[in-house]
Amino acid sequence: MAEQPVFLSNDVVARFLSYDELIPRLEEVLGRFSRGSSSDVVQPVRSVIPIHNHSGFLGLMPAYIAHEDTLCTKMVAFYRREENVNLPSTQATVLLFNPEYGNVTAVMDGLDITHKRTAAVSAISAKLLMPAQSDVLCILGCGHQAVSHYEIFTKLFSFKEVRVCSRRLETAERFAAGVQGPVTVLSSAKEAVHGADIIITVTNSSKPVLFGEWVKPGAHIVAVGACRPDWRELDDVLMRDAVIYVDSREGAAVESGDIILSGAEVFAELGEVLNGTRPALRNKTTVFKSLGMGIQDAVAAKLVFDEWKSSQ
Ligand SMILES: NC(=O)C1=CN([C@@H]2O[C@H](COP(=O)(O)OP(=O)(O)OC[C@H]3O[C@@H](n4cnc5c(N)ncnc54)[C@H](O)[C@@H]3O)[C@@H](O)[C@H]2O)C=CC1
Ligand SMILES: O=C(O)C1=NCCCC1
Repeated sequence: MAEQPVFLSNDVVARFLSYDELIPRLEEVLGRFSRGSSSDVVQPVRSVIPIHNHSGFLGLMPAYIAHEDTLCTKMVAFYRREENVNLPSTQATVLLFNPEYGNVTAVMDGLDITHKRTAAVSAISAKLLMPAQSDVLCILGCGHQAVSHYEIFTKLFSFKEVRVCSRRLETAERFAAGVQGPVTVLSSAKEAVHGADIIITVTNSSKPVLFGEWVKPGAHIVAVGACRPDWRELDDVLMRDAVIYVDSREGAAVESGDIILSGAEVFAELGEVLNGTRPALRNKTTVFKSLGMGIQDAVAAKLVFDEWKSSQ
């Protein structure tokens, strides 16, 4: 009879999930995904059901990675919260299976995985696409993803200035007080992005928060929010003028309002750049439109489980 699944709380997951180990695994799996062999990496586009009564949605994100025999699914609920509502915007659970028998080996809280793997993929895009001389980082939105993005971007790169701006000034000030390191808080998004070399949008907005006319030519934009087909973070001018990279073309065509509604063409997947089959056009204005993928959760969950198991 199969063993009972282990439950790993968010604290335990966080203890065993390090960016140093996560980043190379994400690079590898993104490259494999973009080689397009469905016998190696299987990942359908996320199934999403809206939770109309509560301004949220539930996403189901299964994935199978054959070469490392990882079978996993994440279930993630996201809610568009007002900042003064003291409820979490994201809840996530990851199930890791024994692929041979189909039983669940681990049930993990998926919050830390979601925060870290998203920020890590954004950092991979920056490594590939940000201008060679990048002095100013700007983060628009000061929620949970902003924290993990701040953490990894300031760990991997050295900026002369990090600016933040959120819908409410108090949120940005709270963010600045909570992170380890210097931050300039601005009350206007236009001022915050002025002259920035990298701009990360991590908002829950359904309307553009970043406009092409504000953006310094050659900047790299990492667009993490707007993960529904009718949500936007970036305006048409930016989407038209920039070179667009995505995590998954298939996912972007179904889920990204910025791509679908602007009619912008996708130039490449991040995995194609990692594989060397499409170029990294660092000298142009580039957008990495991130939506999140089940394979990213799967490699993170496998890493956590293996580390946890060897600690027992
Ligand atoms: N691409 C991916 O893999 C993932 C994307 N997401 C998306 O990332 C976004 C952020 O997620 P969380 O940080 O967890 O959400 P959150 O609810 O913790 O934070 C959202 C932040 O956006 C700010 N905001 C809203 N409108 C704004 C505006 N017009 N200008 C500036 N700031 C504004 C809010 O004030 C808040 O600080 C969400 O859209 C979420 O769906 C989340 C997980 C993974
Ligand atoms: O990939 C994820 O995880 C998510 N993406 C979009 C918003 C909810 C979580």
